[in-house]
Amino acid sequence: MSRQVTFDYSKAGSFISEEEIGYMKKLTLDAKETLVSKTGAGNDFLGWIDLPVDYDKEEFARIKAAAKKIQSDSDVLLVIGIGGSYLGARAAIEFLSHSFYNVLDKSVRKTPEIYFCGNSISSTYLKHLMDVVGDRDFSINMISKSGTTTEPAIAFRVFKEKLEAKYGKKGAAERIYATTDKAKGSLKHLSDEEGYETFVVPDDVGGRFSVLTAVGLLPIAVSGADIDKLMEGAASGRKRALENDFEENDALQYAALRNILLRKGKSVEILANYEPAVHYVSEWWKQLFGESEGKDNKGLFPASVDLTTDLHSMGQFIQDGSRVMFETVINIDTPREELTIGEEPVDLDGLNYLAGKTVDFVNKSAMNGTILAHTDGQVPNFMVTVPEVNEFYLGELFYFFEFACGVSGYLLGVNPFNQPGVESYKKNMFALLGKPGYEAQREELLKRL
Ligand SMILES: O=P(O)(O)OC[C@H]1O[C@](O)(CO)[C@@H](O)[C@@H]1O
Repeated sequence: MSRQVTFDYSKAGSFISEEEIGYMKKLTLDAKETLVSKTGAGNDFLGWIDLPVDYDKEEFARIKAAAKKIQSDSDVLLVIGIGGSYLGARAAIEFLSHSFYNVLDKSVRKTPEIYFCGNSISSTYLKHLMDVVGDRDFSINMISKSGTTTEPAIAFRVFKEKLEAKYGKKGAAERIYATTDKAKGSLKHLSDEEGYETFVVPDDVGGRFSVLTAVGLLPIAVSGADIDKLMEGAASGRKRALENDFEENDALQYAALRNILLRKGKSVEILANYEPAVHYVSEWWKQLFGESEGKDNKGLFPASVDLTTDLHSMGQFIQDGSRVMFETVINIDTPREELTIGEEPVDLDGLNYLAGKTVDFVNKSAMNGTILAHTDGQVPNFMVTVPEVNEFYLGELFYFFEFACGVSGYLLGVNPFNQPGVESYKKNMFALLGKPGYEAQREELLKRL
């Protein structure tokens, strides 16, 4: 069999019986049917299912052309967005690029530095980012499906002003790329007014499922990654998720097994990685599952750790604290780079027993030892193996998690495609800011502060 992203639950065997999997299999196949027949809750947000094989080819070509232009006329690209309009692009760029992408010499990197903003409301962060941009050439990719989200809107105002001061209104307009709804929202209206090039977040694709639309693809392409290969990988993941029987269907098995553990009291899933480049894939995954499943007082709490780093902090809790969690390890089978440990004539640091071994051999030994220790500590372990770091396997990985998430949400009995809970903080913030229309809530909240 060719190499592919795989799911393995053999280390969770003592926590889950084959009989239980058999019971859950039927429910999982029903949930899959609800998803693919588009008969479940949230069925107007299922455009992501076919995206890898059914996307706007004309827009795809425009994305590549825009990426080329940004590469040729900008030292820096600012990617403005939050949540689903941020995390997919960052996950992909950090996963696929050099670990120190932004500080590599331009003659080596050959693509613009890429910075993300509009994902917090920190004046310090924005001011410091301005310092980094300096008076260099830059472009902006403003991403917001609704076009009204406060965090990115503020960052956009700040950097649009800087861009217009540098290039004039017309010159700035040629450096602003807006990814938003095809027709509505203030970002779309502003773009039409000012003549920005626009890209579309399809109506039927929610933010957290949008990495394979222009939302993710434009910044990813600017970084120099191959977006054709990313889509090919996603298409391979889609084929496997849609066509394989349960026994060979990794996405369905993952959905089924995490729900078995949830029903047995494991209410936290920790996504663990042993490569720093995977950190933002975990952040993307947390939004995917957190917003999709955490509702109606239900859901697994999605957490993440970077290992072995966090073994020296959170490792204690995972090994020995309250027994509420299971762990899913993302294992990068072949690392991008390899280093062999040298031998020293005098073994003062006591490391000569590792001489001739690779650093990845040590990393994998740490991983395998940790899995056994955690399993012994009553933390069931799943493993998702990514054969190597490239666009194709990342596409497969994205699709694997997205499909599993849709199925898992239906297994849980929630609408995986809405996020009503996100509105609460916004209402309070708008009231406290004095936004017109929120006067009554403002009075109430001020009394409570
Ligand atoms: O793309 P938008 O509309 O700015 O939304 C960004 C993010 O904000 C949320 O709507 C939550 O506030 C997320 O679901 C979404 O990914």
